Order: sequence, then C-alpha cells, then structure tokens
Amino acid sequence: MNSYIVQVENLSHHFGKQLVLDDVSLLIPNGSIYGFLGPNGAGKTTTLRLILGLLKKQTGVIRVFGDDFERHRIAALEGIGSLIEQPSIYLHLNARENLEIYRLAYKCGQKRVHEVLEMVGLNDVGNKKSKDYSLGMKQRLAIAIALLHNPELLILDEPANGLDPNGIIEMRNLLLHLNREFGKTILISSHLLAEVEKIATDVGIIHKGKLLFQGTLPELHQLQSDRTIIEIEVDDLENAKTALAQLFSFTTAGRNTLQVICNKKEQVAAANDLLVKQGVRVYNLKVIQNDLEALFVQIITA
Ligand SMILES: Nc1ncnc2c1ncn2[C@@H]1O[C@H](COP(=O)(O)OP(=O)(O)OP(=O)(O)O)[C@@H](O)[C@H]1O
Repeated sequence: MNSYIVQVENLSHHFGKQLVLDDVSLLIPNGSIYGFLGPNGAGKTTTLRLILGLLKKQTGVIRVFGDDFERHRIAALEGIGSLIEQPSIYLHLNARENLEIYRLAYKCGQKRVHEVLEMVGLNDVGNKKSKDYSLGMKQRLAIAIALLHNPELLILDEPANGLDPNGIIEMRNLLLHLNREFGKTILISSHLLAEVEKIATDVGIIHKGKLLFQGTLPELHQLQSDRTIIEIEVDDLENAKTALAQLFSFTTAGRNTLQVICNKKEQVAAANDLLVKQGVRVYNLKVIQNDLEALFVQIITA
C-alpha cells in the first residue's frame, strides 16, 4: 500500500486573473491526521475542492490512493468521505431517518446506520429531530453521513467552525476516535494553529496560495522552539530599529512596536540591552508564540 493516501504535485489555480494556488505540493500520509492550516482566503477550501474533483483542475497532479484522480475518479471518491459545504440535513427528520435516505443513495447495508451513529456518538439522540440538534450535533451527523460508505479518508473543511468550546472539544475527540479506533486518515483544514496542534500528526501551512511548511507535528514544534518572536513596544521606533539592525531581523508590528526574531533566550536579553544602551525606552516586551501570525514570521525567516 502506498504510504501516502493523497499526493498533490505542483497544483496551481486561478479564479479569473487571481492566482489562488501557486505550485502547491502536499503529501498526506496514510493513517495521519493532517492539519491543513492557513488564514481565511489562503486557498484551503480551493485545494480540498480540487482534491475532491468539485472544481476542475487547471495545473498539477492529484493522486488519491496512489492513482491519478482524474483517471480513477469513481474509485477514488468511493474511498473518500467529505464535509466541505453545509451538508443537506433534513431538519424535520431525525438522525436515523436522515441517514436512511443517504444509506439508500449510497446502497449501504441497513446496519450501517446504527454503526455510524455509534461512531459519532449520536446513538442516544438518533430519534430526536435534527432541527433540535446543536450545531456540534449537526456537524457530527454530517460526519456520520460522510462515514456511511466506510471511506478510508475523510476530508473535512473547518469542521470546528462556529462551534462553542464544548463542541470544539467534542469534535476534536471524535476525530481522534475515528483515526485511532477506525483507522481513518483525516485531512482537516483550519485557521487555528492551537486547534490543529492538539490532534494533528502532520501539518501543512498555506498562506496566500503558497505552501510555506509541510512536516510532522514534532518538526513544526522544532521550528517553533528554534525561533522565538518577541514583541517590543518602545518610545522611539526609528531609534530602536537602528539599535537592533546590526544583530536582529525584525518586522514593524505597529506604530511603536517591533517583532524581533531571536534564536535563543539569551538573544531576548541581548535585544533589550541594545535598546537600553541606545537610550530607547522599552514599555513592553513579550514573547509571542503559538498563533498563526507568529508562525508565519518564524517560517518565512527560517
Ligand atoms: N468560486 C470562486 N470564484 C472566485 N474566487 C474565489 C472562488 N472561491 C474562492 N475564491 C477566492 O480564492 C481565494 C482562496 O479562497 P479559499 O476559499 O480557497 O480560501 P480558504 O483558505 O479556504 O479561506 P476560508 O477559510 O475563508 O474559506 C480567496 O481569495 C477567495 O476569495
């Protein structure tokens, strides 16, 4: 069996004149939870839609289960369950009735309805009308529908979007459960680094249509620990820049604020010393980490 369930090579895509994907290559390992991370408008949904054949591919190669997607579209789609747009859930029907409709369409055995309800933890409320479900429960029902034909790969576009904190935790636990207990490979997009970090084994980071990073979660953490970003608020920005320019890379983050890249803890102290020696008053100095913006600076300057 191919060790990558999805291989995307040199994928580019235009909407009109706008280049929204620029030479993106992805490797989704078999058995992984692959977090596809990027801010709004980065190109995540477009990539997922291309992998699912929902958009016509312009440039690049997409292989699913080792085969060219375009030439083996039906076989590929049989192995994929997805949640990209809002699912069509009949609100006046309960979860069992909703699943029964899709079961007939997918031609699955009757016992599959019970199995997928169990898998997503909706068995106890299977007879409740779905209009009375929370958003989190509706999302889980949508995932149950995606699981009906027993796909190896789940592709989920921001499944935690709009959920309350409890719903987010439940979604996270569900994805871990599906991966660990049922061996599903999961490709999930998100704009929240903290969210993806809690479940992903592998991460791809996309920004303005370009893939900036791809690797395992430990590799991402290594990159983060090698580089610390500090944010410094000063009284005189120009003077501060002059002081730091000889030793540090930095970006301007506000009227009186700089983001400075440090390789070790000692460099944080050194940056502060340089500013003090230059007569710059430091009003605030804090380490920023663990958000997507900080990570972009770390990756771009690596
Ligand atoms: N059908 C379309 N026609 C024209 N432009 C589009 C279309 N779909 C997406 N875009 C544009 O392509 C870019 C990438 O959008 P995409 O939805 O892939 O990003 P995203 O990373 O999924 O962000 P979001 O989380 O906001 O959906 C955006 O600038 C968006 O406005």
